[in-house]
Order: sequence, then C-alpha cells, then structure tokens
Amino acid sequence: MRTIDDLDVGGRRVLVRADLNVPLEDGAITDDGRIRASLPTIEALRARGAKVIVCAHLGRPKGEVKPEFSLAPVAARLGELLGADVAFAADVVGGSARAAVDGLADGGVALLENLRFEPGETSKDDAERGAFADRLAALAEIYVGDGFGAVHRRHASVYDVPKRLPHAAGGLIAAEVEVLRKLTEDVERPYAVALGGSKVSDKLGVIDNLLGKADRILIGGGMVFTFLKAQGHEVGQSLLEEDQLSTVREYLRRAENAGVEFVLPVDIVAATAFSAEADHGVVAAGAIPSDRLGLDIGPESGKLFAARLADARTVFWNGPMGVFEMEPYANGTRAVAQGLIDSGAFTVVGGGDSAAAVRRLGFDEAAFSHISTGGGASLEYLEGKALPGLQALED
Ligand SMILES: Nc1ncnc2c1ncn2[C@@H]1O[C@H](COP(=O)(O)OP(=O)(O)O)[C@@H](O)[C@H]1O
Ligand SMILES: O=C(OP(=O)(O)O)[C@H](O)COP(=O)(O)O
Repeated sequence: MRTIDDLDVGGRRVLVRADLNVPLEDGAITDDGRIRASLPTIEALRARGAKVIVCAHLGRPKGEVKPEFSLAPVAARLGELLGADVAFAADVVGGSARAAVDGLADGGVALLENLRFEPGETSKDDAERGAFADRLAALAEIYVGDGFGAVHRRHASVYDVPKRLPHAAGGLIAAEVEVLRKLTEDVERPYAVALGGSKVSDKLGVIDNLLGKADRILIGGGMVFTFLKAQGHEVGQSLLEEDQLSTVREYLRRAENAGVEFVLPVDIVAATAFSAEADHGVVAAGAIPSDRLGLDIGPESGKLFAARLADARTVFWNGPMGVFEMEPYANGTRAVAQGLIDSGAFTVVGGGDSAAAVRRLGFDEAAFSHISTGGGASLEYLEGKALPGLQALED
C-alpha cells in the first residue's frame, strides 16, 4: 500500500475518509478517541500544504438526513483538537460541500456532513453507489483512506472513490494493519477471543472462522442471548437474533468437535427496562424472567471470564460485556478489561465502543498491547478476509 509520503499533496485537494463514528449522549461527544486517532494524518497533510477535505459517517441513518446523526459536533471537536478552523459543510456533495471546498486555503480543513445521509454511500447497487462515488470524488484530486473502523464496508467512500482518484493509506490504517497482522500469523497460545456488544448479527458471522483459529471464545454483551436461547433457555426481553439460532447451535456443535471452548455467562444482570434507574438484579443465566432484559453479565460470570483469560497468551476483545454506559451494567466490562490486563498476554481491544469503555471505566490504555479503532473491521481482518477498504488502497 502506498502511504501519504508517496504523494505530492501540496496545494492539492485531498479527500480523507476517516472513521469519526464517536459515541454521543444528548448531542455531546462522550469519547473522542476516534477523532484523536485521525489527527496525525490530517496534521501531516496540512503541514504539507494540502487542502484537506475530511469525510466520515456517524451511526446508521440509512440514507436519510437525520439531525441527531449530524457530524456538526464532531467538526467542532476536530477544530478544537487541531487548534484550527474546520469548515463544516451542511451536506455531503451539494452546494455547501462545494463552497466549503472552494473556500479552502492550503493547509485548511473542511468536514463534510455524514456520508450516510446519502443513500448512495451504503447502497448495494453498484450503479447507485458508483454515481454517488463520482460526485464525492469530484470534490478532490487525491484520496487518502484512513477510516480503519470502516474498511470492512463496501461503501462508496471506502471502496469506490479510491478507484477514481490517485490514493494512499493514511497513518492510522497503516498502524492498525501492522499490529493486527501479528494476530493472523503465529499467535502464542492459548489464544482467547472475547466477543460482546450489540452488533450481534454482524459479529456472529465471524465466529465461523474463529472456530478454526481461537482456543477459547468468550461470549458476553448482546451476543449472549442468542446463545442462551440456542441452548434452550428463555431470554425474556433481551436482544435476540431469532434467525441465527440454528447457526449458533451449529457453532456450539462444531466447537465441541474441534476442541474449542465456548465460555458463556453463568449469571446475568437483568432489568425491567433499558435504563440505569430500572429495577435490576442478578439472575441465573438460564432463568431470565420473561419481563426482564439482560444488560450485563453477572459477577460470577465476570470471575469466570477473568479466570479463562488468566492463562491466555494472546487475547482479542471486541464488544462491551454489558451496557457499560450505565453504571449498574458496567461491571462485566470492568471484569473483562481487568482480566485482559492481569493475564499479561498480548492483548488487543478493538471497536469504537470497546475502546471508549476502557477509557470511560478509567483503565490505563497503556496496560493493553493495542487498542484498535475498529471492532468489526479488526474481526474481519483477523478472519483473513479481503477487506474492501484495504483492497481498494492496494490496487
Ligand atoms: N446486553 C446488552 N444489551 C444491549 N446492548 C448491549 C448489551 N451489552 C452491550 N451492549 C451495547 O453494545 C454497544 C457496543 O456494541 P458494538 O458497537 O458491537 O461494540 P464496538 O463498537 O466495540 O465494536 C454498547 O453501546 C453497549 O451498551
Ligand atoms: O463503529 C464502527 O464499528 P465497530 O462498532 O465495529 O467498532 C465503525 O464506525 C463502522 O460502523 P458500522 O458498523 O455502522 O458500519
């Protein structure tokens, strides 16, 4: 992959695809890790006199303009961190974007509105995606891919635009790939993978491939309930992927045959509503009341997970063990984060929310071997899959 050092960017319009998908609460950014991780590439381009046009997504607005998914707060924070004005375009490829780009001086920075406000960005139809990619590419002369967290998406800004412009990988993508490559080569064993979070259907698929690579797979977060249900337990109102039950049963069977250990929670913190104030308590994993939903793994599970991490030599963790944003449901995530640290293994934490959880819960980032900005992206990388956003940069 070419890097930005291979490009002549002075005075040129450079489109940087970043991952600025940060957590927000009531319109305020609660963790700016992904913005900070994007700074070195933007700063390097500015220092070389490029006109920097940053584009990114926020959440999943599904091709519609939804004000709660505006990147405006991100533009403000990016400006603060850069110590420079960031021109914020109120659209992605319309008049506002064009005006913001035309107004850029050498070394200036503009941020376009949320890419996913445009249906073409995420379209599965090549022609629709391509038409949007044409418009986005027309804003710039050079493309820099630096949104590691989105490289597994075959989206216009990730996959199609680099086919239309001279391109290179930014520093973040280069750094992420360098660390994650180690986990696809000779890993020190036992190799444990801990999975949680809420993007259950996205991430259940990666287990297929992990069964041939990991020695232990620990399941927490919103993933748990599809497993518990597959084992015949009731899960009440918890997050559930009904159509994945047979797949999960198959995983459990294959794991047994392959000698891979699945570690499932033995207890669950179940609440009457998705709220910090809701009535909640610890129940056995097999006895979630029908009117409750599981929002964290329980204390015995936290101990069990830490014990199954203790002798691991390599650990990859993606996805919080519970709804850590609410204190009553943060202990499972705490226990697993501490378990990684205490193991002394080579530890990689991946994912926007997982990385945010580590920081929010007060852990020292330096206590982990690597904190990746991508969850789904790093999991798919570890599967050995060709990722559209990396493929496009290699071509
Ligand atoms: N039991 C659960 N029910 C619902 N949501 C959960 C549960 N456990 C964790 N979550 C949520 O999962 C979200 C993070 O999931 P995900 O995006 O998959 O992780 P990452 O960004 O680290 O890849 C968090 O916002 C957290 O509140
Ligand atoms: O947050 C992200 O991924 P992650 O939760 O797997 O770390 C990326 O910004 C990709 O977002 P998407 O999963 O909505 O495509």
